Amino acid sequence: MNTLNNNTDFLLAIENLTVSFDGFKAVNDLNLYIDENEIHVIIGPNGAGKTTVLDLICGRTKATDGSIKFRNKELTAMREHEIVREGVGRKFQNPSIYEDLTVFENLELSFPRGRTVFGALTFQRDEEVRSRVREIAEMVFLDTLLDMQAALLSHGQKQWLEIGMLLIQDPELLMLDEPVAGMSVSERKQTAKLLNEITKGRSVMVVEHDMKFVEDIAHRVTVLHQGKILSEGSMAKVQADPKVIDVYLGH
Ligand SMILES: Nc1ncnc2c1ncn2[C@@H]1O[C@H](COP(=O)(O)OP(=O)(O)OP(=O)(O)O)[C@@H](O)[C@H]1O
Repeated sequence: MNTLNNNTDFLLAIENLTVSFDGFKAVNDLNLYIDENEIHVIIGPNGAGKTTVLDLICGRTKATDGSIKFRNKELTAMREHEIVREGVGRKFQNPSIYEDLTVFENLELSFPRGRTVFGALTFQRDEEVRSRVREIAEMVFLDTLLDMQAALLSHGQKQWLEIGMLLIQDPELLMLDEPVAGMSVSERKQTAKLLNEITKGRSVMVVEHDMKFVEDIAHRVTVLHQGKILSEGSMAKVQADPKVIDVYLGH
């Protein structure tokens, strides 16, 4: 097979990726590359295929054709939990936290050691876990709320908690679907700060509609339209691209 780039240079290399739903190609022969330590944002009008790309990477949707290589390992043949184990974390649009547990307990449950059956049985709340929980809680601005029941957090704080629950598993690639939807302006700013902080040592892929936020975080932007790349590059470059302006103005 022809490769367009040398795959090994990238954390994630998507090539010729297609998914067809009853003949409709939601993602159509896509090539997309994610660098180490990169914040890569995917934008595009409704129905462009953004969420479907994340679904394909995390194994929730199976590709009709093409390849997704993560550290040169093919993900399209793997099951969802195997992909998580490879180091790919995914946050969906709605936070899936345990509302009746505290912030501390939510983070503690997500600590990798607690995930296997044997780990869960012998699990001790030792100092290693506690200090990791505190470290992550501080990163996601929840260090003073460790004992609060998650149900009582604001919408933005719930989003941060879920990001924290992913971070504690230390994924090399973190995928976030509309992380600032429904957030206040100050929460949005804090989330931008958080994402800039967590890319030290990992890559982040974000699907987002909020252009101000995209401007604040993106190292590189890919604009999708009808399952294909319309434009790619810095935010300034894609914003000035007449093709992008056309699509957003609905011509
Ligand atoms: N499982 C599925 N079965 C059939 N069609 C699907 C499926 N998943 C997505 N689609 C279709 O694929 C297209 C792309 O959807 P997707 O959710 O990826 O778009 P999006 O760019 O994330 O849009 P939005 O910004 O509205 O979330 C849409 O037309 C959608 O209806």
